[in-house]
Formats: sequence, C-alpha cells, structure tokens
Amino acid sequence: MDEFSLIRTIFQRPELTTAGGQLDMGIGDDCALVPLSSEHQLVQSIDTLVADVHFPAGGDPFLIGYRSLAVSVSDLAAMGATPHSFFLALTLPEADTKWLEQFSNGLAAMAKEAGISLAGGDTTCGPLTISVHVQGFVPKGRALMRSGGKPGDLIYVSGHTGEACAALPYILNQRAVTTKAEQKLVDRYWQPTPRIKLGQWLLEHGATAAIDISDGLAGDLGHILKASGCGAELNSSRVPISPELKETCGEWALDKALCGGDDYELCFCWPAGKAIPSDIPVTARNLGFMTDRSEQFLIDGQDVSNFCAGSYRHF
Ligand SMILES: Nc1ncnc2c1ncn2[C@@H]1O[C@H](COP(=O)(O)OP(=O)(O)OP(=O)(O)O)[C@@H](O)[C@H]1O
Ligand SMILES: Cc1ncc(C[n+]2csc(CCOP(=O)(O)O)c2C)c(N)n1
Ligand SMILES: [Mg+2]
Repeated sequence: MDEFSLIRTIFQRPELTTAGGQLDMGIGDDCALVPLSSEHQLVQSIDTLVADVHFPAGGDPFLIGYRSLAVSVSDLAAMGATPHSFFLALTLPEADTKWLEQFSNGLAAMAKEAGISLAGGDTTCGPLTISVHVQGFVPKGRALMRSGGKPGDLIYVSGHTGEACAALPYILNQRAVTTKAEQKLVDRYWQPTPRIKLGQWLLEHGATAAIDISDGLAGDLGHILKASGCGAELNSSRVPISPELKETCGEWALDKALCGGDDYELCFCWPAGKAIPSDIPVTARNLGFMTDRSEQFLIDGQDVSNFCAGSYRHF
C-alpha cells in the first residue's frame, strides 16, 4: 500500500478524526487548522526526517539541524501562517555532545530566521530520526488551502525548482563539487528557504490555493488539483530553471525542475484577470492555468506521466 492510501484507509477514519476537539481542517492539507478565537486559527504540522532517507546520516550536523526545522516551517508558509513555536522529537544513536551542539546551532539559525521558539520535545535512543512539530497562526478563515483552486486560475511557482534534487549526487558523495554552480545546488539542498513572507503575502492578496514543494512541482501541484477538483494545463518552457541547474544538468534540467523534490518553493493558484502586485516578496513564474477537467494534468498537451514517473514512494 502506498503512503497516501495507507493514511486514507488506516488513519483517516471518523473514530480517530472526530473523537475529540473540533478541527476546521484535519488530514489532507499541509497543516491542520484548529479553532482558537474569533480572530485566529491555530495552524499545526509535523514532519519526520529519517537519516539516509531524507538526509545523509554523515552530513554536517549544523546543516541537518537547519534543514530539519526549515522543511517543517515550510508547511506553515504554505498555509500563509505566522510561525509561533515548535516541538523537537529526536531519536539519536548516541549522545555525541559535539554533534548535538552543532545540530542545535543549525536549529537556532533557522529558528531565528523563521521567528519560531522551541517549546518542547522528546529525546530517545535509536536510529537517527528527527521529527519537528510546528505551530503558527492565521487570521480566521483565511488560510491558503490546497482545495481553493478554481478553473481559470493561473498557476504560479516561486523561485527556481529542481536545484535541491540535482544536488543529490553531490550530497551523497557520488560526485565531487568542482564548480560554483554545483555548490549552489548543494547549498539549496542543505539550506532551503521556507517562503514564510510569500505565504503571508499570498494570503493577504487573494491567492486561491497553495502548497509547498517537497515532493516535486508536478507531484505537489497534483495534490492541489485533487483537492480542488480541477485539471491543469502547463507549458514546460515556463518552468523556472536556474542557470546553475542548466549548467549542471543540461538536457535533464527540466526533469529535475518538474519532478525533483526538496525545493520548498510555493506553488499557488491566482485568480485570472487580476494582476500580481509588484511588491510580491519572491519572484513567481506563471506556468499555466487550472481547468474544469478534474485531475486531467497536461504539460505541453501531453499527460503529466510522460514527464514524471511519480512522487517519491516510501513503501
Ligand atoms: N500517520 C498519519 N496519520 C494521520 N495523518 C497523516 C499521517 N501521515 C500523514 N498525514 C496527513 O496526510 C496529509 C499529507 O501528508 P504529507 O506528509 O504528504 O504532507 P506534507 O507534510 O505537506 O508533505 P511532506 O511530508 O512531503 O512535506 C497531511 O495532512 C498529513 O497531516
Ligand atoms: C539522502 C536523501 N535521499 C533522497 C532524498 C529525496 N527525498 C527523500 S523523501 C522525499 C520526498 C518527501 O518525503 P516526505 O513525504 O516523507 O516528506 C524526497 C524528495 C533526500 N532528500 N535525501
Ligand atoms: Mg507540505
């Protein structure tokens, strides 16, 4: 059973999801939404990073700490939330003080950047695994959801995609970094920028849907299409490929930018006919538009499966 059907069939059942307090949004989006006050909702998410699945176990502990918090905060950004605090559940093979100090420094660097405070956690011994639970706030009823996209909306992506995925051979020591371009890709893998300001800006300026890209642009846009009951038509020449990705991957650059994961850019829908104000905090590229053909996802007129084999599968 794949990860998503497993969640749907085993965990997304009323005995579990309605046994307690009311949720404005439960399973199914980047974060859950909990009623809080007449003005705000609490926004929460958890992400687990497993050594040698999500990051190389022998990586720089500062960067492991930095990246672990960044990828969780990215889910808050996708909802347009303001970060507040986080919990850290850490499973360690040994208590190596030097490693832990550097890990903590990396966490602290991202905590400062994101404006998020460590509120608690849990520490156990076992194979290196890092879980980060984040929480923040949104103005009530205004969170960006995967489900808000409408036929005709324009589809945008922030920044450049594919760079972190293209870094994998370097971070796994299968290839040596010899150029500035390769180093940029490696930096993008280890130090992703959660698009917090962009998410808040999109919420304020009327974006209709958003998701952060952890699994690849095409795969994650697929989640917006499913949740919104829409299709999409994209133009591959619009996919934002950085000069560094082009230099390093040549003809494979588009494959990385469309299908690679770990970018933590935001993909969002924007009402047609409404210009994007020029004070958008991160450059975003229009890739195409939403259609009323439920989950029919076309790129250059061909089915998306001609471009991407599918998302990362844990099982
Ligand atoms: N074991 C689980 N029990 C309940 N809900 C789950 C479980 N695993 C995932 N979910 C929920 O399923 C939805 C999809 O999860 P997923 O991990 O794919 O989202 P994501 O965090 O945005 O992506 P990524 O982990 O790639 O960053 C989320 O709403 C998440 O809370
Ligand atoms: C060492 C190493 N190997 C491979 C990858 C790529 N990768 C692993 S899981 C995943 C999808 C998101 O998973 P999840 O849904 O669990 O968040 C991706 C893109 C990596 N980051 N590090
Ligand atoms: Mg997400």
